Amino acid sequence: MPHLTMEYSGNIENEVDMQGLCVDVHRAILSSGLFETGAPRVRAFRADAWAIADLDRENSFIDMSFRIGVGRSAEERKRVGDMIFATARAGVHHLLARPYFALSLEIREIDPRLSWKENTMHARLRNTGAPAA
Ligand SMILES: O=C(O)C/C(=C\C=C(/O)C(=O)O)C(=O)O
Repeated sequence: MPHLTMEYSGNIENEVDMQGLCVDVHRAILSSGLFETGAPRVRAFRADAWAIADLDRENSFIDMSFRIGVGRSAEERKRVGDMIFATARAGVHHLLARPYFALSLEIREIDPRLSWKENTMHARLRNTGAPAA
């Protein structure tokens, strides 16, 4: 599964629609054309404790980690990373306008020798050609 995990400081939970951001990022992942419809899993986790930069309590962050299977070229990984980051930037433009916020993304490849998976959604979605909701 391509896993996109967002961690965010709890002081922005009322400033960002995290569920909406998850859906927007999910759409960006699928629109890259690099992943099957049944593959992406996007979720967000609130950090209840944090210490950022100069420790100003207004400081906040969203850090995204995207774990994907091997097989995509560096150009393809760069392309989908650019799409995800641009989507996230749009969702937090108001935070990026203030000097208290950090947004980040890292893509890592999953070692296929050390990865186990079973996904019942592929069989349902492969034959329908269903677009993402
Ligand atoms: O290969 C991987 O582990 C990640 C991946 C797809 C995985 C599934 O579709 C799955 O677990 O059902 C990928 O496309 O990068």
